Amino acid sequence: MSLYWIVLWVIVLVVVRISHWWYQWSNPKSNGKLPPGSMGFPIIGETFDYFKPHGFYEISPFLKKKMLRYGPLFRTNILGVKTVVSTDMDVNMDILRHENEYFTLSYPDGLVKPLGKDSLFFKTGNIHKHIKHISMRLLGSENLKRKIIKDMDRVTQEHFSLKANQGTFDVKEAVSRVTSFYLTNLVMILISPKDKSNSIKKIVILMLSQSKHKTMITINIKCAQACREGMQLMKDIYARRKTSREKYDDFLETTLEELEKEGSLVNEDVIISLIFTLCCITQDTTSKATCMAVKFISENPKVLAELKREHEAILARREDKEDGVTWEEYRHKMTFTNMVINESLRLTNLAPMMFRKVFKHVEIYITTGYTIPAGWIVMVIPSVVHLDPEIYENPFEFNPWRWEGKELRSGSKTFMVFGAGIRQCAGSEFARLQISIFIHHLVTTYNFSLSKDCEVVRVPGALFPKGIFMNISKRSQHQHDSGLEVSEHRRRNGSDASACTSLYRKKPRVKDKDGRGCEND
Ligand code: HEM
Repeated sequence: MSLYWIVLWVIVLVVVRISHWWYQWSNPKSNGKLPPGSMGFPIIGETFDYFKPHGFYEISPFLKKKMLRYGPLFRTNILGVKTVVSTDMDVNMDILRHENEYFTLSYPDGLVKPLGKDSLFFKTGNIHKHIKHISMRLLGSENLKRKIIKDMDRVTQEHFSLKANQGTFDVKEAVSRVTSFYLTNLVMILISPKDKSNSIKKIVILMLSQSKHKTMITINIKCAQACREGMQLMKDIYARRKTSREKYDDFLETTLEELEKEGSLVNEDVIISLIFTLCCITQDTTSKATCMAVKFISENPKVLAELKREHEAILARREDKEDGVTWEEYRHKMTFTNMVINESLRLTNLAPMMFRKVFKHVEIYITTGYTIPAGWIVMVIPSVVHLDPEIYENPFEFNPWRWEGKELRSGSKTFMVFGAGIRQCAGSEFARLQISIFIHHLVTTYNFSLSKDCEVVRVPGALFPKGIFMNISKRSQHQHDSGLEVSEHRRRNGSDASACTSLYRKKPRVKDKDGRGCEND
């Protein structure tokens, strides 16, 4: 046989092999009927299409195209993993509620690996439950009310007056610094004052660099390195505290007690990873959520006017004007503020997708007869539900009044910004409190506006390529006093801003697909 034929046969064999591989890639095996869809190119799948940046006021073109073609549940390949995407609110809720039964949390390595194998994101069952319980001792309402609110208020106020002197600042960076500062202090009161200030500075820098180095879907090398250094720093502090045997009223003490309990389900590495994870998540999520709330407020004068009324009424009632925001004020006098926060979170979609892995064959009975094979990833996409015009009229309009009369603090299948099921966010109340305190001081004490080029894109999470910069100056005493007088007058005449009565009030707009309100189902 001539060389020509040999080469031809080799080429044919290679082509047949590649075609077979490609066919298998495009038509994955399943014992049942897979949801419709396409798997994209071998290895990369449809990753680039999914993560392609798009405008803030639109649903991802990738999702839109797929949903039009295949419906709300479809298969694809993202990050090299066979994936079923769900944009259906009932399926989303079913998936999150059946965690540990059929599904387990499984985020891409790039997102959670730097937090170490001991992170709560890798824990399931009783250990996960126990770690969550420990977290709530820091982040739950009791601790927020007893300890955190005071520091949160004081540090936020101090930071504001510092920034007002400078005239302009990056909101995300400022909130990151604020949260890192008081949290580090609450989490670990260190051994010596000198150590304390050095370590806090270092941790704040590490956390800021951690959030800065985050790219679209992976955490790059610098960020992974920052995580390693941060974890090592916490290990050192932990070791010193253990040997010093001194008692402090901080979260570190709580965790040390937990470790010493007989039959404790957690070890030192789990605790250190937990502390580091909480500190990182806090400053990243809360700062972005605050940025977006501030952006929406400054773009909507009617919303700002209503907020001013609500917060000036709070100030007018406060006996000692030097006091900060109290728990009572936060829980019972900030109804409109919470409507603003909900609306801002709904539009922003800080957690645009949640990842679960199937560990048993699952029939998704809602969409009759589809099977998702074991090992596949299910990507729950609540953002599409949050922007569905059938659920939220004019979904891209920022309209806090649509929340009027609704339960504001609990999630539902139509409002899943903090997730659902056993993995529901541990820090939701913490984030709400910080945003509320930020808004309180901003609208009662300062004049502010955002820089013109505060662009927000989705990749698919919200990102601010040029930052969110705010111009800020202290309100004159006259402006401040006249605000308080109006509030006091309204209060005396029985018109309380916190009850959301307003010139600008609009009809509530939220309804679910059955025409009911947006309550927890
Ligand atoms: C507005 C800000 C925030 C948003 C939108 C948010 C959103 C979410 C979502 C959607 C989940 C569920 C993830 C899943 O099921 O896969 C989650 C989980 C979690 N969040 Fe948040 N979060 C926020 C703030 C915070 C803060 C401030 C903390 C505090 C440290 C925090 C701590 C956690 C933890 C520890 C989990 C994992 C819970 C578990 O595995 O059981 N979050 N968050």
